[in-house]
Amino acid sequence: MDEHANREPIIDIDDLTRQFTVYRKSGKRWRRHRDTITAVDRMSFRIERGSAVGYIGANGAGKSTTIKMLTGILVPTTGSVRTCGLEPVRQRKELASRIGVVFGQRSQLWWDLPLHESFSILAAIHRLDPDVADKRTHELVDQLEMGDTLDTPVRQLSLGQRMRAEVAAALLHSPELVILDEPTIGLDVLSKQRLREFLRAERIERGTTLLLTTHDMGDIERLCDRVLVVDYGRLVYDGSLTGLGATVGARRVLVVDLAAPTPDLDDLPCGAQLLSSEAGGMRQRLAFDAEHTTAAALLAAVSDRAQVRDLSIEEPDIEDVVRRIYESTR
Ligand SMILES: Nc1ncnc2c1ncn2[C@@H]1O[C@H](COP(=O)(O)OP(=O)(O)OP(=O)(O)O)[C@@H](O)[C@H]1O
Repeated sequence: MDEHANREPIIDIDDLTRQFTVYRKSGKRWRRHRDTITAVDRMSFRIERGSAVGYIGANGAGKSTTIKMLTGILVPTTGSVRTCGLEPVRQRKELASRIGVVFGQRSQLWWDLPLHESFSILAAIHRLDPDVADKRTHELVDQLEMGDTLDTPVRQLSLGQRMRAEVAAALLHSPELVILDEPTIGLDVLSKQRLREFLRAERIERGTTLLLTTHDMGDIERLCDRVLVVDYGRLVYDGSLTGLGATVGARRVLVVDLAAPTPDLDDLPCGAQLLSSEAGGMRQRLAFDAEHTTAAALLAAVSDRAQVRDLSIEEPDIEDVVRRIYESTR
C-alpha cells in the first residue's frame, strides 16, 4: 500500500442516501400504495485508519443499511461511499479481501463441519498461502482460546464459542477494517470480556480499524474512541463517549451539602429540578441540563437560599444515555 493510501480515510461517505420503495394495502378496496422510506439520509462521515468507532442508534435508525452500503451489499440511491479506498459495489471482490465482517445474527461458518474445516475453507476462499493461513489460524485459536472447540461441529458450539469463531473467521485474512454488528449480543460477562480484550489487542498490534454497532455500553467504553449516533438515517452525534450525554439531553446532577437543615430547594432556574433531599434537607441533589442553565447559575440560586458547605457534580450515566438512544420512540 502506498503512503497516499495509508493517509486516506478507511471509510469515506459523502452525502450518502439510500431509499427503499415499499407497498402497503389500505382503504376499502385494499389498493396498493407506494411509499418511499429513506433509511439513510444524506449522511457524511470519514473514519481514519486505526480508529475504533461505535455506530449506534435505535432500531430502524439506518445502521445496517449503512453497513450494507459500506460492504457493497447495497447500492446507494445517491451520494458516494468509499471503503478502503474502493468503490464497494463495483470492487466488491477486492474489498472482501481487505475487510472482515461479523454479523451477530448471521453465520459465515459451515454448521455441520468441525470448526477447523470452516477455517480451512475460508483460507482457501481468500487464497491465503498455506503457511500464512496456518500461522494465523494458530494465532487466532490461541488468542481467542478456541483450542478445545476446533473438532466440534459449529452447530454444537455455545453462543460464546461461536461468536469467537465468527470473529476468528472474519479476521483470518488479516483485514484492515473489521465491521462488527452486535458482536457481544447474548454473551456472558466473561465471553464479552475476552472478545473485547482480543479486539483491543488486534487494533493495537496490527492497527486494525474497528467499526461496530452495539447496544452494550461496555463495548463502546472498552473499545471505541469515537461514537457516531444515527437517527432517522441522519448523523446526530459524532464525537467522544463523554460528550455524548450532553448531546442527547442527559442531565448532570449538582449535589449540595448545606450547613443546616433546609426545606426542599424548588423554585430553581429553568432547566433544573430537585431530584432528592436527604438528612432533613442538608444534602440535596439537583438535576440540570446544560442547554438551559449552568452549574454556576444553579449554585448561585442555591446560595441565595442556604449556606453551601460542599458540592459535587455527577456526570450523566452513559449506560443510561445509550439505553435512551436505543429506546427512543421511532
Ligand atoms: N430491504 C428493505 N426494504 C424496505 N425497507 C427497508 C429495507 N431494509 C431496511 N428498511 C427500512 O429502513 C430503515 C432502516 O433500517 P436498518 O435495518 O438500516 O436499521 P437499523 O438501525 O440497522 O435497525 P436494527 O437495529 O433494528 O437492525 C427501517 O425503517 C427499515 O424498516
